[in-house]
Amino acid sequence: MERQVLRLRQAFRSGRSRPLRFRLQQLEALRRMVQEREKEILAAIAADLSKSELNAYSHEVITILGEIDFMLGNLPELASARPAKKNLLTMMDEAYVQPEPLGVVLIIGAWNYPFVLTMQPLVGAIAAGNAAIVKPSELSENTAKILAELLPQYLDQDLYAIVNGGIPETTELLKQRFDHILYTGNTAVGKIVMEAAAKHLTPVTLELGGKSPCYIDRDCDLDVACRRIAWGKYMNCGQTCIAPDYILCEASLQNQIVQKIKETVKDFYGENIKASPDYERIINLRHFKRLQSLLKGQRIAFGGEMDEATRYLAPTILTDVDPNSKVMQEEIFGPILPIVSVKNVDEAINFINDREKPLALYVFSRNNKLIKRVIDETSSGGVTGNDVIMHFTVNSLPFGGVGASGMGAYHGKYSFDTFSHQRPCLLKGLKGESVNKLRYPPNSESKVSWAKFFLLKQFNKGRLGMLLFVCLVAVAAVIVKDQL
Ligand SMILES: NC(=O)c1ccc[n+]([C@@H]2O[C@H](COP(=O)([O-])OP(=O)(O)OC[C@H]3O[C@@H](n4cnc5c(N)ncnc54)[C@H](O)[C@@H]3O)[C@@H](O)[C@H]2O)c1
Ligand SMILES: CC(C)=CCC/C(C)=C/CC/C(C)=C/C=O
Repeated sequence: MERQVLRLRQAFRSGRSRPLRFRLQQLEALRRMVQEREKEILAAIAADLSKSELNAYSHEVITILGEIDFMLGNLPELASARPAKKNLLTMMDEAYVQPEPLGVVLIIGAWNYPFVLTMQPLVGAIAAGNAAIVKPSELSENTAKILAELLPQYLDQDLYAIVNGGIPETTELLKQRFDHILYTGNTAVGKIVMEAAAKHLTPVTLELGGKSPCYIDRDCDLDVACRRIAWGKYMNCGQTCIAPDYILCEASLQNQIVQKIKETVKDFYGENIKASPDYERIINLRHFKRLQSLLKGQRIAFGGEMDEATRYLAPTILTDVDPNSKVMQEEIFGPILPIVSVKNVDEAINFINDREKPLALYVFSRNNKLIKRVIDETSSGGVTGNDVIMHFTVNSLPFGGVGASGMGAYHGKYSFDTFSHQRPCLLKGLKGESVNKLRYPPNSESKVSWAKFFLLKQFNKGRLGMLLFVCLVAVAAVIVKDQL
């Protein structure tokens, strides 16, 4: 492991990953990999998640192709230096912010969207000019294997590597020094990652989980709300980090919601859900049993059927759920949708604020003011009003958590920024010592008052203001020169 990281560091130190042309060429190669080897990639994702290849394409491949296209189109602008505003003392100088790569970064992915959660950060790492090690989840072993086979065929092998394995391998990897770690997965392991990173003062982006609430207002189109919620909740068999975890609504809405989601499930998956190519399975027996245990003592208003042999768990709705019950204590990460009743929006807001900050928050209402109020009075990684999941698809929005749901963000420009250092650069000439004297010792009352003038004065940015400003600076420079 140590030698592998060293090899990447040496390649990074050679400067090969920095030129814009190289980054664009690697991103194009990655796009070629996705296009030319699409069948193998889809088969691997499908095998890992009991998913149809069509769904594997729309859930995962589209996102990566979109992200690569965004970077190819925007990289020249993202990577270029941005001029910075100057103060009076530096107005004759050059000030700019130059994004620079961080070095060797580590990307640790989770199993539930195994292609997106490794390749989307990698696109950002390459775009920003870094070397990168990708560690896919061992639970999605087919995707991990195909990535290890394909990436070296398309990308520069000295700069980008895949490490496969489980906890021992990841633990060993985390002992190495990286310049950034982006980890996706559960909160407990997030703490392990952060602790290991702290030993090297390595900054981290933690993409964690949590219970994402979904408030349905009385003034709402319930048909539309229930269809959208059912889509986001049961997609990938509920194993989506930003799936609506539970519904909050007034008690009087509960039965209608159950009825409408039931009808939607029939429309989506047919009478025999088990036979639908669009309904996935639980990843492993441990998670299956965990989900089974969450149903104990609950009122199952819909679904609840399960088959341990195939890890099938039907789309399920629980009603009149006690907020203190187990299903409301942990992220569900499965196709179980509890409904908790609240008296009104105030109670819903308090309910959300009494708990850890979620990764996503959803509000359904015809009343935009109510939606804005919920946004203003709560906190979450991201929000979608009148839909679920969709904020993930907008690559001009940062994607990430807050508080217990994570730190930092990525996607599009935010990925580039996450894997870059924004380096402030000030280039001065060697002239102008007469004005510079005011900052050199010995200090005096007069120097302090000139420093105040140069550094604290605010000027109108209009043309006239600018002209006056330039004259003032010239006069000031002459006076200072005479007085010092
Ligand atoms: N915020 C997001 O974008 C996002 C996306 C997907 C999943 N998630 C969250 O991830 C969770 C599900 O993922 P998971 O944690 O089951 O995935 P997982 O089991 O695949 O683990 C994630 C990664 O952590 C590594 N890992 C596991 N145990 C480790 C240990 N002890 N030390 C070091 N590394 C270790 C694994 O090898 C894997 O690569 C859910 O909470 C979900 O909400 C978040
Ligand atoms: C709009 C369509 C067709 C797909 C959305 C893709 C999707 C479900 C992405 C979720 C990825 C993600 C961050 C999952 C977290 O677990």
